[in-house]
Formats: sequence, C-alpha cells, structure tokens
Amino acid sequence: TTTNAAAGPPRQLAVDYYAKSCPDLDQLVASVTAQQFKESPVAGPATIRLFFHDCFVQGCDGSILISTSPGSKELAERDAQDNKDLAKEAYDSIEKAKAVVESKCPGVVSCADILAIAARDFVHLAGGPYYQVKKGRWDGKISMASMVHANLPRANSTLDELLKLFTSKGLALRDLVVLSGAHTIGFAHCEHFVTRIYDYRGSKQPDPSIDPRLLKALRMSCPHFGGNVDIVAPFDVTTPFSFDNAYYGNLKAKLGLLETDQALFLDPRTQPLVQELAKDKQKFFQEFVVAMEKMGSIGVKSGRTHREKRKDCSMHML
Ligand code: HEM
Ligand SMILES: [Ca+2]
Ligand SMILES: [Ca+2]
Repeated sequence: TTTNAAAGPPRQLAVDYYAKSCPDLDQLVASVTAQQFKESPVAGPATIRLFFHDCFVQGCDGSILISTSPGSKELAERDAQDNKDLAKEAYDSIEKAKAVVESKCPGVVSCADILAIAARDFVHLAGGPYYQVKKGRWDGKISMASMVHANLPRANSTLDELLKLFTSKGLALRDLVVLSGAHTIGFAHCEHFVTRIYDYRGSKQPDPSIDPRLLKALRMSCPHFGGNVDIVAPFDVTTPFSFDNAYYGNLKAKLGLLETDQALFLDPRTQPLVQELAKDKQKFFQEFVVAMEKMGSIGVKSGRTHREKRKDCSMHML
C-alpha cells in the first residue's frame, strides 16, 4: 500500500460495498442500461464520456449530474461549454437507473457509483470487457461551470498538455493511451476537428498526418465555415459502434480524428504503446479495465463535509 499523507488516507472503494444494503445493485442498473442501449444507442458512448468528465472535475462525485439551480448566477458543470456536447440521453440513463435503484434501496446508493456502474455496462454492451466496479463514492455538493475547462483536455491539446493534466489526476502516460481507446466508439462534432482539416496550426493547410481519403470525407461532412453544427463524424472509421482495439490500428494508418488521437501515434513516447495495443485486443481490454478503475477512484470523497447521497442526481442540495 502507498502512503498519501497530504491527502489523508484514500477512501477505500470496494466491489461489495453495497452487498448488504443493496445486493442487487448491478442488476438494477443493468436493467436500465440494457434498455437504453437498445432504445437510444447514443447513450452508450455519451455515458462513458460523462463518467470521464465527472471524474476529472472534482473527482468521481456525480458533480457533473447536478443541474444549475433556477435563478442562480453560477452555472453548474453540466452547463459548461466543454460539457455542451454530452448527449441528454446519458443524463437520462443515470436518472432512470437512479429511480430504479431508489425504488429498491432508498437513500443508499450514490449517483457517482451509479454512473461508474452504467459506464462499465455500456463498455460491455458495445463489445468491450466486463469488470467488477468498486463502489463507495459519495456525491459532491459543489458543481461550478467555471471549474470545468481547466480540468478537461481539448481536442488540440499537445501530448505534453495531456500528460500534465492526466498526471495531475494521478494517471500515467500509459493510462492516457489506454483510456483514449474509449474513442473506439462514439462521434465528434465538426467543431472539434474543423481547424485540423482546413487550417492546421495557422498553416491554411490540413494536418499532414491525416489520410487523404479520410480528409476528403471529413471535408465533405464539415465545411470550413457555416456548416450544420449537428454533424458528427465517427472516432473509429472502421468499427464506430464496436468496443474493440481498432482505434489503435487506425492511428497507425493516419485515421485518427482529433489531433490528440493522432498525437498518440506521432509521439515517440506513446507510439510503442499504440503499436502494442493495436496488435492485442485482449491486452487492450485488460489494461482498459485497470485504467478505468484508476480513473474511477480520482478524488473520491471522504470526510464529513461536502458529501451526500442525492435522491435525484440532478438536484442541487445545498
Ligand atoms: C485524451 C484526451 C481526450 C480528448 C481531447 C477528448 C475529446 C473528446 C471530444 C472533443 C469528443 C467529441 C464530443 C462531441 O463532439 O460530441 C469526445 C468524445 C468522446 N470521448 Fe473523449 N477525449 C479524451 C479522452 C477521453 C477519455 C479518457 C474517455 C473515456 C475513458 C473518452 C470518451 C469519449 C467517448 C466515449 C466519446 C464519444 C461520445 C459520444 O459519441 O457521445 N474520451 N472526446
Ligand atoms: Ca466530479
Ligand atoms: Ca471500434
């Protein structure tokens, strides 16, 4: 075990945290995620991303689920610009799962834990690994839009910037590469890569590290100016709905969508990891599980202040 004097002893998460208080928790959440996966497939990738954005801002504490209080001057995290693209279906999944869990185990399970479980379910439903989720997170009470931007990566962050951010969360270079593999499913709006395909770093030219056919296709979907803001492109052009390791093979073939995706192959520090993961799907799965567990324990709330278990995950209880 490691000592962490400055932060105090880390709160222990445990797979069987609710074994007595809510023994069927995983099945209750699964009944909702399976249904959502069928009815609104966009909920899957969006919920995985929701979990990431929760953990990186104030730790995995459900802070991203809180709604802005009516009449409040300060917006909540979910209304921050960087969270605008998170599909409503993701929040709906968590609300629905919470309602089902509350009906069986009232006042017991945190929203943060439900989000962690739902994210795991959607990874698995899309063909990814199934793993046991450790639980015991408390919900936070603080949710401020102003805290979001500095704690999330940008689509054109450099590898050094990404590393700095991930390291500040206790994640390593390897975790960055492995967790980016979540981009094996899901889509991005044009705004996140439009500069890359028309005016890369002010050159008036596209990024030279994009496959010309992908470039052409992306330009057809996304005009430089005045395009439809709802248009999206898949992160993984080969298997956009399947949670596999194709993402890494794509990076080798210059098929990365964001600058940050392609950077993982371009940088000599991360290229060997990309090569490894492209070759071995099982290895990617094993490492993804470990990295998700690490991400899922960022800033987990302990102590008596600023913690609660909300009845309604979007409710702001101050
Ligand atoms: C490494 C830095 C990362 C950057 C710069 C980044 C950036 C982005 C951007 C710009 C989008 C598109 C959003 C949209 O237009 O709707 C996106 C989507 C997504 N991200 Fe990331 N991301 C990163 C890491 C991660 C991590 C660590 C995870 C989870 C473990 C993740 C999971 C996802 C998923 C699943 C989507 C698809 C969402 C959907 O289709 O609704 N990303 N990301
Ligand atoms: Ca949070
Ligand atoms: Ca895929």
